[in-house]
Amino acid sequence: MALFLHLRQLEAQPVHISHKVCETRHFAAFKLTGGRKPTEAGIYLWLTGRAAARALPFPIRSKRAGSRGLLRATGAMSLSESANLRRCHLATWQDEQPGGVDEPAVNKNLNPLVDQYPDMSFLNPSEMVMGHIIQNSTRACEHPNPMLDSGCLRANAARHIFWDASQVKAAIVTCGGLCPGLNSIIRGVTKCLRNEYGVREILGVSNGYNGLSDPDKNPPISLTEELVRDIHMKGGSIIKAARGGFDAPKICDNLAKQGINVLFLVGGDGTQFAGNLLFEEARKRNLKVSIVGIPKSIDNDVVLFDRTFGFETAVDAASQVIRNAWVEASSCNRGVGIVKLMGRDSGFVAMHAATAADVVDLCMIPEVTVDLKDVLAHVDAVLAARGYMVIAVAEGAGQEMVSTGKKDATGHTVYGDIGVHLRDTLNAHLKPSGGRTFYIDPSYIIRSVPIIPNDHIYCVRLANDAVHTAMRGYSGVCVGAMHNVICMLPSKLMASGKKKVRQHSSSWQGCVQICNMPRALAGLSE
Ligand SMILES: Nc1ncnc2c1ncn2[C@@H]1O[C@H](COP(=O)(O)OP(=O)(O)O)[C@@H](O)[C@H]1O
Ligand SMILES: O=P(O)(O)OC[C@H]1O[C@](O)(COP(=O)(O)O)[C@@H](O)[C@@H]1O
Repeated sequence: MALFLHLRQLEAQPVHISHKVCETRHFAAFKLTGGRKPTEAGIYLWLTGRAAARALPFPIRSKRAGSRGLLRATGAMSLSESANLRRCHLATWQDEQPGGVDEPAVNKNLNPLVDQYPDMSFLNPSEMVMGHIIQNSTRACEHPNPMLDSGCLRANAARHIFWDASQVKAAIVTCGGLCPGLNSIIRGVTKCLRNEYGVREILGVSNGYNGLSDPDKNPPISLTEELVRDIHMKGGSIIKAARGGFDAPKICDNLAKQGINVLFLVGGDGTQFAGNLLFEEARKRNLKVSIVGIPKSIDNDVVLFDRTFGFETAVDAASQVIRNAWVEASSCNRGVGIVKLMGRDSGFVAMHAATAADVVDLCMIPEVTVDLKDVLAHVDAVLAARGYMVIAVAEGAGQEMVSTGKKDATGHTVYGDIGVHLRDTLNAHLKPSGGRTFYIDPSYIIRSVPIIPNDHIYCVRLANDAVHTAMRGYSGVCVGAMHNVICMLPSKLMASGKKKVRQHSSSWQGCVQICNMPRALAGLSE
């Protein structure tokens, strides 16, 4: 933020920040041209800390630095990606300069909520939530996200908004696989748009991106208050969730044709990656559409935000199934209950469900590589001590044991079935001593359950704040909780990877302790 202020001061003078020369975790260098004095032009360097100076690839000088102009170091921080929102607001999106948005200067419409609830407190449109809140962290070197260093903008209702609500035509689409809570999001977005902002035209786009690229083949439905009234009581998506069909130019043509100027994209990192491409296409055409993503992943593998909606429900359902497996295993001599859970690349569901059920002896996740002989040794040890045990395994775990070497039509690796492999291997291993497994694969059951009440609250918060964010004029952003405060982040950050369980997180270490897993299966030395 300090850098931002510094640059803004310079901007007030006839100095032009032509471009960012380079940026690392420790410093950012900007090229400045013009200036009142000849010495004001040149390359300016901002450091994030004094210690960082030691890491610089060239010496810092406080005076003229040869033909490159003035090289100057200050103690200020560079503005990180999280707060670079100028290009994500419809009033300033053609402006390439980094920085935040001066909302009071560009949002001129009074929020209709002001009339409806005059006593409500509206946020100061520059309220930020800091990305990192732990000081002196033992795991500071693991922070995956220096991009949050400048903080994240809160995504709540503001007194002044960009859009005139009477001119808004909105649409919502659900992409990817199912996840509990999709209907709560559809309902929340519809209700907030209708009841708080008075928006009358709200479309539910059917079949994911297919419905946006080809609305004739996949006609949208009109989302009325009556239609959405009770939909949070059931799982699934009333507008259908689907993969495929993404075509940014076609979608922009159709948005323009249908007059849709506010669009909500509900989907995982793939959906938000595509959403960012759509935002760039709209930006290129100057087609004013607020595109706001609401990240969805039953695996909870969306980066940066605290958690995804539906994840808590999935953990709740998965831990019930684990307890069923415990009933079977503990009612049988030398019984081993195995539950395979969703989690292709990230083991959050397995880790949290194992911790919540609190009857699991081995939790296997994709992030931790294990050796089959260590698994068998642990099974033998637990059975010898207690006579039964329970294993929770994420679908993406132990792939080195079951690798298929195949790719699907979209180039994704086809995973081997680790659950069936464990079942068959353990049955063969236990047969001579009279033991057996009880294998349960509840994947689609878990994905299709209705949302639990506490998770529904999260959906409603996300839906409301997605609407407020869109009405404030932002586009190419996603909303999600950061330290339990709903914020917005540029969508391209969501597409920067998948969130994984960190072996040295207190959550995984806690799970290892609760399951009493031996060192060889805990992955803590990795
Ligand atoms: N790299 C990409 N380029 C273009 N479209 C994509 C890309 N990744 C995903 N999409 C679109 O988003 C849809 C949902 O993405 P997918 O990865 O299947 O699920 P999720 O959003 O849950 O990660 C895809 O079916 C596709 O239409
Ligand atoms: O059977 P489908 O629909 O292809 O989906 C299965 C995959 O979707 C996932 O549930 C991921 O979904 P999310 O995008 O919600 O994280 C994986 O765990 C699973 O492998």
